[in-house]
Amino acid sequence: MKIGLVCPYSFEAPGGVQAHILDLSQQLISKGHSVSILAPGSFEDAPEWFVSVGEAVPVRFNGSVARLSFGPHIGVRTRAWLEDGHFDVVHIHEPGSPSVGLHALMNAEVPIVATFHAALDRSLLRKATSGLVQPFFERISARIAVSEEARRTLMEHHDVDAVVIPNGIFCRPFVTAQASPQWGGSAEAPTVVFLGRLDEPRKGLEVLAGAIGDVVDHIPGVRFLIAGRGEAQALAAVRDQYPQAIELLGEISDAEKATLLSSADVYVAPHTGGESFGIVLVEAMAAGAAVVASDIPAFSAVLNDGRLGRLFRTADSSHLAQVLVDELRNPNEERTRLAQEESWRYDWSTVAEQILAVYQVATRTTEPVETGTLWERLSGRQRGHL
Ligand SMILES: Nc1nc2c(ncn2[C@@H]2O[C@H](COP(=O)(O)OP(=O)(O)O[C@H]3O[C@H](CO)[C@@H](O)[C@H](O)[C@@H]3O)[C@@H](O)[C@H]2O)c(=O)[nH]1
Repeated sequence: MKIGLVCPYSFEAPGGVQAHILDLSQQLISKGHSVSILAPGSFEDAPEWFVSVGEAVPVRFNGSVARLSFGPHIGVRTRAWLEDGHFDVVHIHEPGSPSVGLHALMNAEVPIVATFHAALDRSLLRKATSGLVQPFFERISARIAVSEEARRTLMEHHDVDAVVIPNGIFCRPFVTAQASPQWGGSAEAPTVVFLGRLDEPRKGLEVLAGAIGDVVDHIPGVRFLIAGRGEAQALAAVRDQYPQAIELLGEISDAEKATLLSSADVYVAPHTGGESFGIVLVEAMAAGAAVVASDIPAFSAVLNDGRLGRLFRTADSSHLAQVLVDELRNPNEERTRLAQEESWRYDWSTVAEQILAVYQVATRTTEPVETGTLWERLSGRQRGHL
């Protein structure tokens, strides 16, 4: 099958959606399909099937900064990519974002599959989705949501349903990674890992900062290994107080990530909301780390309501400290083993097959959409003006 994947977010600032698309492309190619990715930005070691649509501009959105591309020149390049690609199916991620995906949605003349990643509240979504975007959703042949949270968002705000297919990971590198002495812990000096963008409030570093003192009081040798991009401003005060307990690792490579997670006694996810799935939790599960996470809906779902990891009350630092101390003192090895076993459900070998099944349905059942008519009917303008 010839598959065009469209990513709205720039690859200059990697994130969950970009990683999902890149991994999916690799898995599809390994199964003999032909794939091209169209996205803003560029990155070192980009594969030859990656096509940059041009520069992106940063836009503050959902507690994060999304780097998007939109405008007439992006429309021209998107149409050229669609024409050159001769795709059987075009798979657009977050088609409602004012970026390259919207251009693809308006212009593709082949069946369109869309994946919805976002878990948003009503007001944010209202801001994000102009009246212009909604009618183009009619052009989508099949919809995928990455979690029940993403599906709920789609149903509540766009009144359409989707099949849930989760984010994928390649489990093997995590399962087989060896713990390193540098990051490994012991009963007296266990290690707790945080991984994520440090300066993004919804990743919850501040909640973790509020728990560290209590945990150190109970387990003086504990080490918090903090990995990720950005300034760890939220940790400044607590680092002054407990310098021996906190190590900042900065951005780490994928191989280091697998080693770090497999070395950790606990992976902590103190996120405060806005997460649609929680891919990092699955990575930690696969690596064999015990997971302690806030009880936001997406994380409760991945952890099967606490059967695969421990949950604490979202944004409650003292409850987090309590749960962390309990987990570090009484590790539940059976639960961690079960979580590692369950992580295979999210392996790309399974997830990509589910996505391919959707492509097959979309390509068999879709009536070709007459191009341009919807746009022209709605706006009275000719295609090509966006
Ligand atoms: N190597 C490395 N990887 C990192 C680093 N920081 C984050 N990552 C990886 O980046 C990916 C994205 O993780 P997040 O930063 O937590 O997610 P996000 O971009 O906010 O992603 C959103 O979309 C995902 C896909 O639908 C969702 O799973 C996630 O919950 C969230 O809604 C994960 O694979 C994570 O391990 C780092 O310093 N180094």
